[in-house]
Amino acid sequence: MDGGGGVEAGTTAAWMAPHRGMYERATRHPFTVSIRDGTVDPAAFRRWLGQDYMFVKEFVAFLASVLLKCCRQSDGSDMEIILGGLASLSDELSWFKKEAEKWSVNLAEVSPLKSNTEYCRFLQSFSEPEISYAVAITTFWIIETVYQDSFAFCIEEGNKTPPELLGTCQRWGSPEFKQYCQSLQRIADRCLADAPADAVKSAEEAFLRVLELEIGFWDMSSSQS
Ligand SMILES: Cc1ncc(CN)c(N)n1
Repeated sequence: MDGGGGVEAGTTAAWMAPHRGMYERATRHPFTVSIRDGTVDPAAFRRWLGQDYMFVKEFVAFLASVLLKCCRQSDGSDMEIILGGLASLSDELSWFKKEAEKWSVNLAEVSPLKSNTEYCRFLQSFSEPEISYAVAITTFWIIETVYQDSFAFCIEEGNKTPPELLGTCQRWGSPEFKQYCQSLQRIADRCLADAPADAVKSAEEAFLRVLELEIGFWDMSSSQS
């Protein structure tokens, strides 16, 4: 998965071989590929924008739960990275509001569609103290990585991404965001290396569930399913 070689092979990289198909369905989805091709339906982009704004609001609470587990269950050296991620969501919410204005999306009128509600419910389940930090940080890593990989593809060589969408793609497709995802991956791999087998199994299940939910989220954006 890591073309730049920034992360040593660990548990998360080992999952890529058996789950490559699902990973590609999530990161090369027709919706994001249509952004790269310049054929994206503006109505679908507007739908994604409104739905993702709602998702990110729920993601703040999810990240707060990851941070809490980090404080309780790790030695504290990961705290700054997670705290940085949480702080940057404030910026992200402002970005969504500005972008919504640009695309004439009235965020006050958006209500969550089925796939978004399902994803948000999954995020909410992490407030359970029984879910370990290893599972939560792995989940956090793959959620961010799907966006990083999807949007980086939209700005890679040969793209025909419309200029008005480049800002969106750069938000998650930038080298800085990739480095951030790699930091999360290193933390996840370190936690998984120390975790009991049942926690590693749960983390892999959560990884797959995220891929499924991300595919559902892109499908929903494309076709309002
Ligand atoms: C659905 C979804 N997945 C991931 C991200 C990246 N934080 C997002 N904004 N939205």
